[in-house]
Amino acid sequence: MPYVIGEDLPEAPAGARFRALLDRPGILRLPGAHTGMAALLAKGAGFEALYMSGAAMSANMGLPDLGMITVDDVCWYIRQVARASALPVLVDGDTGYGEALNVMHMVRAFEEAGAAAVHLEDQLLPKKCGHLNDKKLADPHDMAAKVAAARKARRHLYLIARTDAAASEGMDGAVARAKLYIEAGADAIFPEALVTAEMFREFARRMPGVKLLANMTEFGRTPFFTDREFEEMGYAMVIWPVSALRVANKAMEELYAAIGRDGGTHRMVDRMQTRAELYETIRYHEYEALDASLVRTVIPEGMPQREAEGAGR
Ligand SMILES: C[C@](O)(C(=O)O)[C@H](CC(=O)O)C(=O)O
Ligand SMILES: [Mg+2]
Repeated sequence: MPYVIGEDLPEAPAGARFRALLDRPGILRLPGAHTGMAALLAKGAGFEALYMSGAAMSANMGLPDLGMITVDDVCWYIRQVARASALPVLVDGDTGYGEALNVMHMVRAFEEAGAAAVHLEDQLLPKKCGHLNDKKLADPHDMAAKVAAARKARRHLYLIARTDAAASEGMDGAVARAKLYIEAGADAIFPEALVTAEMFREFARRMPGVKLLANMTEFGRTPFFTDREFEEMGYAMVIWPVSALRVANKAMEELYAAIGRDGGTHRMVDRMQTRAELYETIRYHEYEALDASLVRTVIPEGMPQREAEGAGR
C-alpha cells in the first residue's frame, strides 16, 4: 500500500506502466476493482493491473449503467483505487460524457486522477450494458472524431476504442469501425459482446497487429472462457468487470436478511473479514507507526516529553 506510508511510489506515468505490462508476453488480466478496498484485495491476490467498470461504479452509487455517472464521480473512484494500489488502472469512460471537448476533458481529468488507460464506446446516450438489446450506435465518423480528440488530449493515457456494433452491424460492421478507430488514433480495440469462440477468433484474425480486449462479464452474451483461452484466441487483455461487485452485493444482501431474521449479526461472523484482516489489508498499524514517528521527530530540543507530544499533535 504505497499511499502516504509507502516508499515505493511509482515514478513512471501510469499509462507507461500499463504499456510495459502489455509489452510482456501473455494476456494482461484486469479484474474489476471499483473501490480502494477492492483494489487492495485484488492487489493482495497478486494482480498487477485493475479495471474500473462503469456498471460497477454506477451500481455502487445505486444507479443504473445508463451513462448518468459523471467525470467527477469517476475521478473520485479513480483516485481511491490508484492511491490505494498504485497499480495501473484501466477505466471505463463510457461514451466520454458528451462530444469531442467533453472527451478531451475526460482524458485530462482521468490522467490527473491517476488512471493508466481508458475505453471509449460508440453508443449514444442513454448508453447501455453492451450485452443488452436495442443499443443505439453513434455514427462511426462521430466516434472516430471522439477518438481523435482523446488522442490529442492524452499525455500518457492508453486509449482503447470499444465498438458495440457486432449485434446490429455484424462482424463486418464491427471490424470496419474498429479499423476506423485505429486510424483515428486508438491504441487498442474492445469488441463488445461477441458471442462465440469463432467470433472472437475471426475478429482477431481480421485485426492483425492490433491489441484486443476481451470482456468476461457474467450473465451476458459471452460464454465463459478463461484468461488462457482468450489469449489463445488472440486477445491481449481480459476484464472481469462487475464480478467483485456482484459477489459483494450478494454477501450484503445475505447479511441484511440475517440481521432481520436473527435479530443480529452473530450467525454471519464466520463470513466476515475480521477486524485484524481489515487492518492488515489497509495497513492500519503502519499508518499509526508513521504518525508516532512523525510526532517524535518534531520534538524541539529541551522541551519536556509530555509537552512536546501535545505540541506535535
Ligand atoms: C464492461 C462494462 O462496460 C462495464 O461497465 O463494466 C459492462 C459490463 C456489464 O454490464 O456486464 C458492459 O457493457 O459490458
Ligand atoms: Mg461500462
